Amino acid sequence: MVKFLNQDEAINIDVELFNEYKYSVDQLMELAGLSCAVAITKCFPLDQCGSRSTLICCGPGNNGGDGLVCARHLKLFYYNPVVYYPKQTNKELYHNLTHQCKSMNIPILQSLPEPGNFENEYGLIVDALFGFSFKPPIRSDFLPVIDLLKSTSLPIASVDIPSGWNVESGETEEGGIKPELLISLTAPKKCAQSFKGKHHYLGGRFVPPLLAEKYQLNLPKYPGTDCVVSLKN
Ligand SMILES: NC(=O)C1=CN([C@@H]2O[C@H](COP(=O)(O)OP(=O)(O)OC[C@H]3O[C@@H](n4cnc5c(N)ncnc54)[C@H](O)[C@@H]3O)[C@@H](O)[C@H]2O)[C@H](O)CC1
Ligand SMILES: [K+]
Repeated sequence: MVKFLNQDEAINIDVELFNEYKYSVDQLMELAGLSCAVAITKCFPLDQCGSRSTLICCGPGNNGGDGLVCARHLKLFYYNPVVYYPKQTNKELYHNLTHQCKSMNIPILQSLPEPGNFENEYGLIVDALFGFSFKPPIRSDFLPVIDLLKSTSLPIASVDIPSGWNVESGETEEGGIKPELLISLTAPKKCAQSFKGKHHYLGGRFVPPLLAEKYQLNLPKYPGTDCVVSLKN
């Protein structure tokens, strides 16, 4: 069985990819975001979304960066992404990613869409708020968006971790968001063991075999040249 990582292992693998294997964050984020967009096309095909938009909620870290990349690829797959990115990171990579989205006419919202017509306007929410570096409790500025994700009837696709869940123990006692799709990146984190949604995919097909061996990731075989593999059969 594939290994479920604890928080320190996830962070150490990330650091090793950058420091020992010399990948840049841009490289890995591009593949991570592409994997998310591809998994979304498999679980929420375009013809089922109709003309409704996809709301991509991006947080301040690299999980949010994956969301920005995912938005760009969804646009290229003919979806209609709209990005909600309230706390924009002041680094060149993030300036470039938001510039790329704007250049493709992807709207970037600073405030949450009004609840009124929300569920008619949107067909899907991508949760790219927090990933494996999340430390509970959720800070107050992110509570409104997490509340929206908890209360919505729209399906949610979570990038790497369902945001707000404890990275290792999963959903908190007071209940958390309930994504229909989880895209684990590199390897699933321990919280994914309690994931009950319909679809669980693994993406981020960039792990060098020696690194996978060192951490005994026991990754499943990706089919052909696909960048995602289903972990639920
Ligand atoms: N190796 C890989 O698999 C790769 C994964 N990628 C993605 O990167 C994230 C991890 O990114 P990181 O920047 O380390 O952190 P996060 O995005 O998880 O979040 C940090 C961000 O969030 C803030 N924060 C933390 N706790 C809270 C809280 N309780 N309330 C509010 N805000 C909080 C913190 O201040 C930071 O700003 C991984 O999950 C993947 O999605 C890479 O893209 C490629 C390599
Ligand atoms: K997330």
